[in-house]
Amino acid sequence: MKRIGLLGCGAMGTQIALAIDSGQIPATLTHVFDESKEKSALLVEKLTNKPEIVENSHLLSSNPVDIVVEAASQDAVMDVSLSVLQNKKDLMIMSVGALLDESIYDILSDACKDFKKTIYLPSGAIAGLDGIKSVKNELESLSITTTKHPRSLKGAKFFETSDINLDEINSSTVIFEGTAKEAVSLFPANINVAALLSLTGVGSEKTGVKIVADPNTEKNTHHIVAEGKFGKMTFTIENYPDENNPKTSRLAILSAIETLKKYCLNDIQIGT
Ligand SMILES: NC(=O)C1=CN([C@@H]2O[C@H](COP(=O)(O)OP(=O)(O)OC[C@H]3O[C@@H](n4cnc5c(N)ncnc54)[C@H](O)[C@@H]3O)[C@@H](O)[C@H]2O)C=CC1
Ligand SMILES: O=C([O-])CC(=O)C(=O)O
Repeated sequence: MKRIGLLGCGAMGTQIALAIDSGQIPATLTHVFDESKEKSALLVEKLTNKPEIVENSHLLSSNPVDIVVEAASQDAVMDVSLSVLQNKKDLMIMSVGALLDESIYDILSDACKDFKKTIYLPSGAIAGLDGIKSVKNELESLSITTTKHPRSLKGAKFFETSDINLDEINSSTVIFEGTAKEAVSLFPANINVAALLSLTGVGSEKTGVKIVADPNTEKNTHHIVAEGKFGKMTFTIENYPDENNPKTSRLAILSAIETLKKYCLNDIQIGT
């Protein structure tokens, strides 16, 4: 049975932990960490098989786990990823935006090879990455338009320097248009999907991102358009947000659970 260390005990981390506890993911959750002691204690309280709460994030991978699962923040990814690989553990990352920093991406990619370990990036809140991966060398344009309710965009760094007041938006409004690289640093908890898309396709400077605040939607919708010599692909994913964190879509959590199931099982694997 694989042993899992969990970094981040929020909306996603809690659902992942419950999926392990119920046997849906055939693994043991042995260690957890959250910078909020309250969050980690609350999570452990919900579990039948209680993991140990470690004192800092680096202690997850110095313990005998097979994989560390990050469901915390881009800062957490920057802080622990290299040491997880150096401790010869696999890593699953949900705050994928951190990898758009090229020096971090290169260091981690080299470390995977040096320490013979793997970093898993689930498809998260989008679909279609299998197709985009296959046409990667023929892509001429790639873009994503993300539409969320204003409450799901609150707290983003973007608003520190923008005149836009989310509380005053009363119809569907484009609040950001730029590259994936700009988007993930301005909306770190909202647009990790753009990072995934650009890492799969044409890179973060050439992947276009539009973010729309729509007070009349209850969904987190991602509309992806990819065009090139191969033809055209469009994907629209209309996600319901998680009930505990409106920024995060239910699909992102299910995708994390499915990726971990695949990691833990020796079985027939479907899809690219
Ligand atoms: N790849 C994808 O498609 C998606 C990725 N995400 C990302 O996944 C991550 C988890 O999402 P949620 O659980 O919904 O967020 P959340 O905000 O509900 O939970 C995050 C937890 O991590 C903890 N945390 C944050 N920084 C930390 C650090 N440096 N060290 C230790 N703990 C830390 C927080 O205290 C919080 O309890 C977020 O970064 C989110 O942006 C979310 C949705 C889709
Ligand atoms: O869950 C979503 O719809 C997308 C999201 O928050 C992210 O990519 O960071």
